[in-house]
Amino acid sequence: MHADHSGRREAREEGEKARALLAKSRAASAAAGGEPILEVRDLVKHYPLTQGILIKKQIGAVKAVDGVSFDLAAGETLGIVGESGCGKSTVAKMLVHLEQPTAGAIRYKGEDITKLSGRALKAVRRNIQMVFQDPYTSLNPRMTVGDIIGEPYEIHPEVAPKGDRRRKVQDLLDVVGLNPEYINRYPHQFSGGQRQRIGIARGLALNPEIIVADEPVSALDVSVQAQVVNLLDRLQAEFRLSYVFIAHDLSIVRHISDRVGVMYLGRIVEIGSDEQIYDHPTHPYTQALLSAVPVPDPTAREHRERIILHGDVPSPANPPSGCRFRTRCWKAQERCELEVPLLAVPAVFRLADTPAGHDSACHFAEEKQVVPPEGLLETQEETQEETQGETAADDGAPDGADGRGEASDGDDGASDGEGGAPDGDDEASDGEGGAAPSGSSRAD
Ligand SMILES: Nc1ncnc2c1ncn2[C@@H]1O[C@H](COP(=O)(O)OP(=O)(O)OP(=O)(O)O)[C@@H](O)[C@H]1O
Repeated sequence: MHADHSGRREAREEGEKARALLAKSRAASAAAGGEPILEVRDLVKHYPLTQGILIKKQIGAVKAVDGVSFDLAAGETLGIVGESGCGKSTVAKMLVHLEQPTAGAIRYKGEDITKLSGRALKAVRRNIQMVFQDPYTSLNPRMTVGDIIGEPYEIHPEVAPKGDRRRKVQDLLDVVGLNPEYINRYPHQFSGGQRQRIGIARGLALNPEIIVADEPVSALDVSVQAQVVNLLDRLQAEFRLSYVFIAHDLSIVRHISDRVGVMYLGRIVEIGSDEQIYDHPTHPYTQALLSAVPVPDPTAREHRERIILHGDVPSPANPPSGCRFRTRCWKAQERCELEVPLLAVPAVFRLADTPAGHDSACHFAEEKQVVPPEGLLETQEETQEETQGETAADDGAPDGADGRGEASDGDDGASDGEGGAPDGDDEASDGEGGAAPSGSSRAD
């Protein structure tokens, strides 16, 4: 019980420390007045739908992503949230060049990387790396951890000459809070949280500037999620990383993001700072998503309005005309059917100095506070933790503040990673390697 309680406290303290560091590095970055590191403009990905066996005829297209634009500042975290199938992973794959866009631009430091090829593309890809969702299937069970993390160096030998690789990989293990002596172990000898640390170490191998994390904690136990999020926070501060953090869990996104974009059927429908989106949402879809976020406090829960959306998400092969959300929206009127709402500050808020004045693609945008403000939620969580710490029986949750606390002998029975794991070079960063971050400091 007490171990669990102090584990949570340590995790929280670690998170606070990382956030303080981060705030410092962001202040420095803001003072430098930098351009966005990444500018995404009107990004489109349509997958053709074909018919016929011998002669394939295109009969339509799945509009997985249909005009997505956003900026990412250096050192910033942009969260992207939305229901399954709304196009989040497709955006992520285009950012790291695992998918070629149908149209649109992805500008990295001003240069459109969708137009690059050969050496120029290879050089840029080093700087934008991906961390995948499922640590159980994204690591090759037949490769040692050292080979998995060091694999990117095969493609970028200039980053780490052969004689240097073992040390670099050990540095990386250390950086993500794993014992460098585990270098010869296999993925099945690690727990889920530790495997995700391995995935993160691999993502860092190239010393990238941007990490695209696609649901990096969704497959993990709740008790381990906070540790991995804290690790990402700390690494961001330490290496001045910028993150695109994709998730369907709004509470996790709030914890880590500076800004949040909400996606629906291939488009961003609302985007703003975490405060704007969570405390002053103006798009009905965001409000509906927020109304479904669990609220721990029963009193707050009673006062929270639940918005139940009717019907299913329409098919991205045949999205509704005008506003794509209109078929499920309680405010929809004729205009919504005829006119595509632009993602911009709604006219009603343009002249007012209000947090509701952020980009929202709704003809009838209006502010609605759906969940209690963050301050209130945090107080509630703390109170709840205090109470649990005093009264609950020890549930034995592996809740140490660092990765080493969690199944440290690497033999915790997380053996299911063996089954069905692909051949390891599946999607994981596409074999792109990179320099190990030089300064090494442990999570603990
Ligand atoms: N290779 C493909 N061919 C055809 N359709 C695809 C392909 N990849 C994705 N899609 C479709 O594109 C849409 C968006 O998929 P995507 O995986 O990007 O959504 P998502 O928001 O990440 O969902 P999830 O959280 O379930 O992964 C879905 O309708 C999906 O079926």
